[in-house]
Order: sequence, then C-alpha cells, then structure tokens
Amino acid sequence: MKIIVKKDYEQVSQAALEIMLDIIKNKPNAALGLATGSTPIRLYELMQEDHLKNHTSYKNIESYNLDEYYGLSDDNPQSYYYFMWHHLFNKLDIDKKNIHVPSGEGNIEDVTKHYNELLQQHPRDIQLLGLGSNGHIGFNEPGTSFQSTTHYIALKQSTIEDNAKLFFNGDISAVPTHAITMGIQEIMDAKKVLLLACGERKAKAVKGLIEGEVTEELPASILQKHQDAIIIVDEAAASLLSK
Ligand SMILES: O=P(O)(O)OC[C@H]1O[C@](O)(CO)[C@@H](O)[C@@H]1O
Repeated sequence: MKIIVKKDYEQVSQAALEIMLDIIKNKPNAALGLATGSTPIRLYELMQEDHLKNHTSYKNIESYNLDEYYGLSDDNPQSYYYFMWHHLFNKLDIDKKNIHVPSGEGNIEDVTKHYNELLQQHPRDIQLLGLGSNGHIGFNEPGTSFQSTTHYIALKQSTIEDNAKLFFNGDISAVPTHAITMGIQEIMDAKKVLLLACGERKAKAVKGLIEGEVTEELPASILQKHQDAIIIVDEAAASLLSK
C-alpha cells in the first residue's frame, strides 16, 4: 500500500485527479470504478474542469459505481445514480450506455446477479473508494465477508447517521436502511485501488486500515493485501498514525 498524506481536502483531491487522469489519458476505454459520498465531490469537480479546459475524452470510458440505496429510483435526487449525474457525468462527454450503477429497485436477486455478471465481464482499471467512519468500503459494513460479491445489505445506524448529511435538511428519517453494494472481492479485483479519506472523523478508521490487523471487522483493512492500493489522506485523517 502506498500512503500519501496531504495538507487538506483540496490537495487530496488534486493528487487524486492526477492518478485518475493518468489512467483516462493512457487508456481511453478504461473501466473506472467510481464512488459517492462527500469525499469525491471535489475530485469530480476537478475532472469536469479538466474536461472543459483540456478536452480529456470520456467517449469510450466505462464507469461502474460501488453502490446504490435500495428503494430509490435513478431519478430520485437522493439516489447515487442522480448524485453521479449531478456531480460528474452531466459535464463529461461520457456515453450514457457506458454508465453503470447498481439498480436500487426491483428484485434483489436479479439486481445483484446482473451487477455481479457485469463486473465479472468488465474488470476495473481503477476503483475509487471513500471510507466509512466505521471502516466500510462501498457499503460493505463491518462483518462483511472478504469473499463477498455484489449483495444487499442492511446499513449500520452509524452509516445512516453519517450519510444523513447528504439528504435534504440532513433528514435522517429519509436515509434508506438498506443498499445494494459491490462486494469486497470485486473491489479487490480492480487493477488499482485509490482510497480517499479526509477529516478527523476518519482518523480511527484510517489508523485501522493502515496499521491494524487485516480483519473483516474493518473492511478497508483488506486493502493491505492489494498489490496496487494508494491511500490519500489529509493531515486530520492521518492524525492517529504512528509515523
Ligand atoms: O465521503 P463520505 O461522505 O464520508 O462518505 C463515505 C461514504 O460514501 C460511500 O463511499 C458510499 O459508497 C460509503 O463508503 C460511505 O458511506
């Protein structure tokens, strides 16, 4: 694992941009594993700015998102599909048919089977990740098997509380209690993994991820075993690291 500590959120986002652009420019048909949450928002803005200024092409880029709330349709402003359009895709020249987000509706078995098959057929060149304050990646909550593939999961109360900030007026009662998430095995299948974490609230999970034992109780710790994982954190998120 390569650990990069940057001063603040802006510098974390700039460093992440360089890594993303390196892939996109060198492989115009790259498959990107993308994430939601508040952390990648600035990175996505920078990608949009770069596209408008430098015309980096996304015409043949494919995207595969980590997760979706169960019970929300694509056009629900609180869905992750909508989030991705709003924060990233709307300003890129990406082909709509190359955008993939697990469906938050329909028969759970069908939805998970379909996404599993899709991921098997399209290995990701990079997987971008945020980090839950409880150490989750995607919506793989503590206790999820490292062998998991796409599945339906009940969100922990702490995740519901953390994520309420992205809902209208921070309304916790509006946050769905379940989600469909890419599994840990599928995250590990990506050629490169890029995890971003900022703020003091993430410091404990960052310490566990980097210095703790590899355990299903802290899902992100599995990244210690990935052959090309890059962790970029700001000083606040790095504050509990011993070196
Ligand atoms: O970046 P934030 O807002 O702290 O949130 C991270 C969250 O986003 C996600 O990446 C959603 O997929 C989860 O891993 C986590 O719940």
